[in-house]
Amino acid sequence: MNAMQEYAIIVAGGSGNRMKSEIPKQFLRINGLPILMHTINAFRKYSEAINIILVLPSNQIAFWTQLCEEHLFSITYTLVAGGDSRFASVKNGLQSIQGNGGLVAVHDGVRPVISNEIIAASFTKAAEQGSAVTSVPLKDSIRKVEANGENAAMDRSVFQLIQTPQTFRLDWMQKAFETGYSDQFTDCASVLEAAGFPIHLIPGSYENIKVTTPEDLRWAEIYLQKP
Ligand SMILES: Nc1ccn([C@@H]2O[C@H](COP(=O)(O)OP(=O)(O)OP(=O)(O)O)[C@@H](O)[C@H]2O)c(=O)n1
Ligand SMILES: C[C@](O)(CO)[C@H](O)COP(=O)(O)O
Repeated sequence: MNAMQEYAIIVAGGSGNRMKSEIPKQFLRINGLPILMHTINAFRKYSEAINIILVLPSNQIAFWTQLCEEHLFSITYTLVAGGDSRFASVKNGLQSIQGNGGLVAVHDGVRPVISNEIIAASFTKAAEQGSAVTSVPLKDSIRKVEANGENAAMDRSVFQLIQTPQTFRLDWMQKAFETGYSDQFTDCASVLEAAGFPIHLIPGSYENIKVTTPEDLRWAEIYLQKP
């Protein structure tokens, strides 16, 4: 039997408001290389055959082209313009895929510390069960805060922090993303769940951080220094 075609949609269509940097955070350099190049390199290292779809803000494509020339970055991928929300950016990436067979991993461009093992485990689980969503247990205590300011301790053992990659059967993704935007759709798992598909969790890693605010850059720098 032929192996299933694998796709990776790397979403980097955001503007990075919380980072408060002059350029969108996906282009900030860590250890000399833009964050997004670390992420793309990780997926290409995982597989020469994987079809990478890169989603960028349309007004940043010229800047990205310039960065690629500067860093002699020659990895092949399909380039797609992003949308107003992460949901819209994923949808644009999805629409660039022909056919409905195979598996698709969606990964945040700003999660550069992604291991080969997690990418591989996520495709393996999605091949077996249709979905694989990376997650880690909480390490801090949590409290629920009500609108009136009252707060109460919650049982953290029943929660997981959700990461990417989130990998699914391509036909499930296409079906689920036929829907319109909702602000509840903070990731792909919430979209597939709303469409009735089962969500299977796999272990992620505490190093697989989403670079969101300035202090995250220091951690990513340390984690990316590993041999
Ligand atoms: N319209 C959007 C918004 C976000 N993303 C991507 O989704 C990932 C996770 O989003 P987030 O960390 O929130 O990035 P930003 O939206 O850029 O950041 P902020 O919310 O601080 O503005 C990022 O790789 C981001 O580029 C995207 O592709 N398209
Ligand atoms: C997809 C995600 O990274 C999973 O944790 C997260 O939901 C993205 O959230 P953001 O508000 O777009 O950063």
